[in-house]
Amino acid sequence: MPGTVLPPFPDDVPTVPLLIIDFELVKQGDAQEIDRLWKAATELGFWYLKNHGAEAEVNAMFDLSREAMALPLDEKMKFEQGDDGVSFGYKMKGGYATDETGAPDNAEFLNIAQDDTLAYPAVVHRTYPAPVGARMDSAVRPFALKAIEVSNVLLGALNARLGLPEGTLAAAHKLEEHSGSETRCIRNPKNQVVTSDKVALGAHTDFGSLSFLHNRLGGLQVFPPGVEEWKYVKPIPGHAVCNLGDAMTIFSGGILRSNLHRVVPPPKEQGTLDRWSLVHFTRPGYSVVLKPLDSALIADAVVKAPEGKYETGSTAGEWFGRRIANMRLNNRKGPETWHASRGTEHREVY
Ligand SMILES: O=C(O)CCC(=O)C(=O)O
Ligand SMILES: [Fe+2]
Repeated sequence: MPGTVLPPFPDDVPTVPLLIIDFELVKQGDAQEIDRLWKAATELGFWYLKNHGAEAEVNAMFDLSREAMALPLDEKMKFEQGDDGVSFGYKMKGGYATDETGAPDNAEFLNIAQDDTLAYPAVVHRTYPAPVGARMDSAVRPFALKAIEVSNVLLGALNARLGLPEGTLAAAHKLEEHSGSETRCIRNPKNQVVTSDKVALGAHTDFGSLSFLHNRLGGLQVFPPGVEEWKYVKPIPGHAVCNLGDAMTIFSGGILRSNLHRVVPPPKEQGTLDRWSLVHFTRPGYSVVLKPLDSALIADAVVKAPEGKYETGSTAGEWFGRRIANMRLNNRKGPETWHASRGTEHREVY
């Protein structure tokens, strides 16, 4: 937070060395930087993004987040996301399962739909706690617009490298079509007892296309392929963390990676503070069918994969709704409910 000195991220915990991608260079079409983005997107699906130009908007969102989360729980609960597979709104901590035993999560969310943000004061999906409207012009919309720009530039670069006709990924993410795209404010409460399996947010892959994430404290961990061990992502001031979600893995026939990640209490001294986190998720339009897109490179990857692996038979709206509804502990019947919430992370065939 501005003006707050945070305890340092410890130097004796295992971290994953993400590539640092320069947003401005990608935007200018720098071929070498786009090669590095491609390497990050295909090998791990996670990278740092510098020069994204959204720092002021991110700070304004953290201020909003503090104000909104400080409301009494019963006020926040008036905006709860509900059990129908809709993400938008407030999610109390303990609302989601983190594993097949039904262990509850420890993360409080406020999810603001991109559609509601762009249409405000008109309501597309739902309404939000009062601080969201009060800070719509100063924080919520400016942050979403920056995130949309980042997403357009990065998806545009990946579109070209996948050999797709220009505008193919853009057409799957048209702002005019309603989607599950959203901004998420997160609080993980301080001083959690750290045990080997105590997670704030269970292991998952993201549902959509691109996540633009801002962390001040550690706690995010990824499970890199071939390493098979959880590693922290060390927050770097001014750098976002970007990662790809399931939709991009499916669209690319598995060329692009949507990696497993989770959130645990911040390491060491950092665990004495509440952990605030902010994400913008770009997700395909609700009607977009999740299946491989049409390019020679993708066709080649699909031929090498088990038959039908990337034919989900789902639209993005259905995929998203299924995953959210089945994370909800209110909907839990048994381990099968958690399994039904899974995406590309735990399935051979989707
Ligand atoms: O809080 C974080 O660092 C990550 C959150 C996350 O993975 C998510 O909301 O999908
Ligand atoms: Fe995530």
